[in-house]
Amino acid sequence: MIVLTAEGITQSYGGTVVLRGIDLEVNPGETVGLIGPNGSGKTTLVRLLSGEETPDAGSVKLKGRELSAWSPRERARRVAVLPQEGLPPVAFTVEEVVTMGRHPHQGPWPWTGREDRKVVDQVLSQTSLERERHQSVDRMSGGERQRVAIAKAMAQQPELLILDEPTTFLDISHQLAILDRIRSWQRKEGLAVLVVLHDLNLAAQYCDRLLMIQNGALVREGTPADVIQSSAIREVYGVEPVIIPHPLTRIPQVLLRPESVDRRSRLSKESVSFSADSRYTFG
Ligand SMILES: Nc1ncnc2c1ncn2[C@@H]1O[C@H](COP(=O)(O)OP(=O)(O)OP(=O)(O)O)[C@@H](O)[C@H]1O
Repeated sequence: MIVLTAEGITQSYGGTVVLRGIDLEVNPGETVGLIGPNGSGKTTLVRLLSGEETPDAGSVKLKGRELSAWSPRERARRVAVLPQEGLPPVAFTVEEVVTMGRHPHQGPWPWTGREDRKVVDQVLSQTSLERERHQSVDRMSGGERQRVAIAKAMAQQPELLILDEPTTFLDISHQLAILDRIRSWQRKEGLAVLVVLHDLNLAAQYCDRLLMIQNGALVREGTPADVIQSSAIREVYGVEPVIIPHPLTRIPQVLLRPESVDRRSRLSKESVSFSADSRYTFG
């Protein structure tokens, strides 16, 4: 059964249309990547798909049933969300934070039972966090906190995992570690994954399907080979890329060169102003 279905999702803020008629599906065992420039509507879409906000028009269904018909608790048993801002540096231990992932499965009183403890122990072992279990999360680096956030989501045992730019502040080894961890979890449990990624090369390597958004509309959809094409990158991002197959995996990869931004095509649309030294700021 399809885990997540969205039809005709439309959203406006203050009279400005931010998303226009987005249709999508995410199936069990599938990783769908959402890509698109800054301000194209990815985070807004994630907020609507996770039930944090209700769209002005269109429907979002979780396992065939309107998202709004699920209680927050029922929904949390099936959907885990890692927001863009990640896990805050809270003064709880790793074990406490991972145990919080069990809340949707606990009774009206959130007692931690034997099953919860078993799941938390398993997750700490799978994520190599056993040694840090008593460490306070506020003393951890951004990369380590992201690992704890994934562990908390794993303890939640969802059927759908939604991630908004999970790799943005991570070095390349932590980027791969997080995405590898999700992939192995997914293969084991048949998890459906929807992930926003800015890095097109990681998106191509890790996603089965890509949805490319521009100005709130879905403009390309398909396998990485279908979507990661020079014409699409040029049109949507306004840069002139070189696309080559990865020498080992044959998956398309994007190479960039300096001064290849077509400032008229993309940046003017997004009110980006250039300063004298050519760095740009979004306004
Ligand atoms: N609550 C809100 N009120 C008003 N405007 C909003 C709100 N949320 C988003 N927007 C606007 O909607 C547009 C899309 O924003 P969104 O954050 O969804 O883009 P994005 O593709 O996730 O961007 P980025 O890649 O920079 O994170 C932007 O113009 C943003 O300013």
